[in-house]
Amino acid sequence: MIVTIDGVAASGKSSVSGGVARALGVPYVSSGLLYRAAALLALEAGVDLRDAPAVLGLLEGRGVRLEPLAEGNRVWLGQRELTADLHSTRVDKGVSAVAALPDVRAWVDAQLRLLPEPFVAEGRDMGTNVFPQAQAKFYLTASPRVRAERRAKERPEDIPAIEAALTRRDEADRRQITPAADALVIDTGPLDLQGVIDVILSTLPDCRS
Ligand SMILES: Nc1ncnc2c1ncn2[C@@H]1O[C@H](COP(=O)(O)OP(=O)(O)OP(=O)(O)O)[C@@H](O)[C@H]1O
Ligand SMILES: Nc1ccn([C@H]2C[C@H](O)[C@@H](COP(=O)(O)O)O2)c(=O)n1
Repeated sequence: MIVTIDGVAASGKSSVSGGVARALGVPYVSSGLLYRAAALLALEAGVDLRDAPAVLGLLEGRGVRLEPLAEGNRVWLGQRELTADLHSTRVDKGVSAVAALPDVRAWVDAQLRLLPEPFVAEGRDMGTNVFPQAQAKFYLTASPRVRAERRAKERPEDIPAIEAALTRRDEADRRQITPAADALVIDTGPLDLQGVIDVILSTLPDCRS
């Protein structure tokens, strides 16, 4: 069983996926972390974020691995854990550039398709491109202001700066942020986190393990 939860930046994909996955008793898969790892490695190596062969070389040559767990995803570079470094402002700024590289997308997709079912997969194109065969698909939205207000509780920047950065990232990611035709689109603006999780779980009675 695969459930996909796609959506725009900071719409609640990982928090919601974690809640849904815990309720179902399965892991969740945070695909954006692999793009973030690609951006981090390129930034650390001083590689141009648009240089596909160089970025791909960093990913393939150095053993980047996603560990999907019900309680949270971890990313490893050999024995080094990258997870804590993946949500910095500089990675936020650079990640769309590496995510636009077709070779990097193909590498990420291949890693994801190797994962054993069942799981909840979250990202931008889980329901459209990576797992079109998923049993249930969801797409989360919220206005840039609502998303910025939520993010401001966990970042040092002020709300207008976060809102501007989110709007820029929506624009940069626009090719990947089309909901699957068979996805249920949920505006999370009026809902709290548990409210979104409950909407999803209420449509999944047959998928509970
Ligand atoms: N419905 C909600 N109500 C209130 N806060 C929420 C809701 N959904 C998510 N949040 C909060 O919004 C913030 C962003 O959520 P989260 O990190 O899950 O989003 P995301 O879509 O995975 O982000 P990114 O695209 O940057 O990876 C978190 O602080 C989370 O707790
Ligand atoms: N399936 C995916 C997942 C992520 N991306 C890109 C777009 C985002 O800017 C970046 C980071 O993702 P996030 O942590 O915000 O979910 O990765 C993508 O193109 N496709």
